[in-house]
Amino acid sequence: MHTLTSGLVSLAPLYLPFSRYTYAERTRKMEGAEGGRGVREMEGEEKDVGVSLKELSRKLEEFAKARGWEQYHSPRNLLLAMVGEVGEVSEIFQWRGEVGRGLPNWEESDKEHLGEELSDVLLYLIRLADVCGIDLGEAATKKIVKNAIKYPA
Ligand SMILES: Nc1ccn([C@H]2C[C@H](O)[C@@H](COP(=O)(O)OP(=O)(O)OP(=O)(O)O)O2)c(=O)n1
Repeated sequence: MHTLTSGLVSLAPLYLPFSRYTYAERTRKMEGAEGGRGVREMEGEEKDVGVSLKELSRKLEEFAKARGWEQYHSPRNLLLAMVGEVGEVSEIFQWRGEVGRGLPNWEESDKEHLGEELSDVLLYLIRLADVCGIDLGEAATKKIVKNAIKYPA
């Protein structure tokens, strides 16, 4: 079974050099990668994997360790990286005017791109919480309770 990590690890050699390509160019290149195993096939496998915040956190730690990137994953660097990814999400919405729920009339490739950028935000957030020693699942659950007290139904 291919986990999200193995997918990320196997794509890693393609990953960093691709930042100079546009999203569409990069997707086309990745579809020809993996010795014939297309990205769409790998995505299908990943869809079946149930995920928890803890699991994602562990995978991100492994990913950073395997590349010697833990030294760069300081709280401040991760915060800046996360905000950069929020900017990339904003870029997707920019100049479109108001967008309906479910993103009607959006190209599938734009929805896919949005999913990737939202994932980057989530992954950096999880990693940030982790290196700060915060259990995000527990903190978020407590916050929902606090919100409900502050804003009664
Ligand atoms: N030092 C790093 C660099 C990347 N990543 C991981 C977390 C994000 O999920 C993803 C971000 O990768 P990129 O910086 O290549 O950003 P994009 O995928 O958005 O590429 P681009 O900015 O070219 O659109 O990689 C990481 O954990 N640590």
